[in-house]
Amino acid sequence: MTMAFIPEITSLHTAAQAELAARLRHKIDTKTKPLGALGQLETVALRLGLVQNTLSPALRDPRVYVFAGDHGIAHEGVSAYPQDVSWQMVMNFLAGGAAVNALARAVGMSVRVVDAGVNHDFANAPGLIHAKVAPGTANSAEQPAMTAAQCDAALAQGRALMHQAAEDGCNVVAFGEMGIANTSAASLLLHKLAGVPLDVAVGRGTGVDDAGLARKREVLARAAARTGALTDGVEALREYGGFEIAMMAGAMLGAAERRMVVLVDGFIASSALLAARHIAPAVLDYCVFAHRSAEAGHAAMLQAVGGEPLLALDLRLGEGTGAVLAWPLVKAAAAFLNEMASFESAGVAGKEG
Ligand SMILES: Cc1cc2ncn([C@H]3O[C@H](COP(=O)(O)O)[C@@H](O)[C@H]3O)c2cc1C
Ligand SMILES: O=C(O)c1cccnc1
Repeated sequence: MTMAFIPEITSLHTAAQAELAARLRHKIDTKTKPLGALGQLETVALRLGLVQNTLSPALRDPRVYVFAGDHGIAHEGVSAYPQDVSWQMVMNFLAGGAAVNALARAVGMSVRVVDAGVNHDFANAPGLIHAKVAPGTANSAEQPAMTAAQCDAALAQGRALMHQAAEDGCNVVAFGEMGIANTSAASLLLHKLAGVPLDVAVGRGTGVDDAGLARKREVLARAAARTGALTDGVEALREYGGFEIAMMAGAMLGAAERRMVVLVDGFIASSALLAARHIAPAVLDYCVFAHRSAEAGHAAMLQAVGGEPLLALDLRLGEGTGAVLAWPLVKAAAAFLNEMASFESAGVAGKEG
């Protein structure tokens, strides 16, 4: 399937990058600590250096973008909550009262909300970006969730948002989402693109009970049966994605094009990345995996994209909450790389032998 743009993402696995990686490794290893003692922070520091093509990364204007959209499949009763929660939560984000707002304030990130396709007309508001593709997707249990043109529009809008963010001077961005029934979309993407059985890919989302889970499985099996295996990320988004997921995928691609650090949130954000990586695998080089969600299927999703999460806090919320919580760790990784003394500069004796 074609799309409106071909992402131009620099792979960070080239020979030139291998040389920089070796220099970064040396810089990390000569800090005043036992070899490897900063664990996963060292992995993050290495990634930051590669993303920014420098030994001294500088992180600026950290933002979280919350993409919101509605889902036709919500009408099949696959969520524990009604569809109106999507637009009501958008209002809550704009008023600063949602979990992501409180956590973002706690760690010093700014929040932007993107209406990618919510079934509601929003007035202008500070922090709200109007990018509505349509007021909700079609029911993917019955038909493709969106048209090719809609999918293209969502991808292109997401990409444009990140190019604008880069122009603004932002170089680290967390992605979150809001959309009742979007765990269904994410499970279908995982099933179709990574071949993970539906039994493993489907979870309780907002907390459906046993009867609700049985119903969700039945609906998603029906949706999955509409198509064969899918290897094309755009096609998978068109068949099963939400507008917020497709726009987030475009944003992740756009952020990688502009060499921004991408903080990946939970189950749904990871499904956007899974689709993005089927469009341009190099997008993975720019990602820091924030956490492992408690949503069943996220472990399999992380495995599918090769992500090692920093945190495992039993979060199962979305909104970008996990990604926001990883920001202090990412900042800390840059701080140790930039600020710690080396054995030589501090006059500390290195490892014996
Ligand atoms: C009040 C409320 C706030 C949320 N914030 C994120 N989600 C999360 O739950 C939804 C996905 O779960 P499901 O597929 O079961 O509908 C998404 O909106 C996701 O962001 C929320 C859900 C609710 C109810
Ligand atoms: O991990 C997530 O992103 C998630 C899990 C459950 C419900 N909403 C989002």
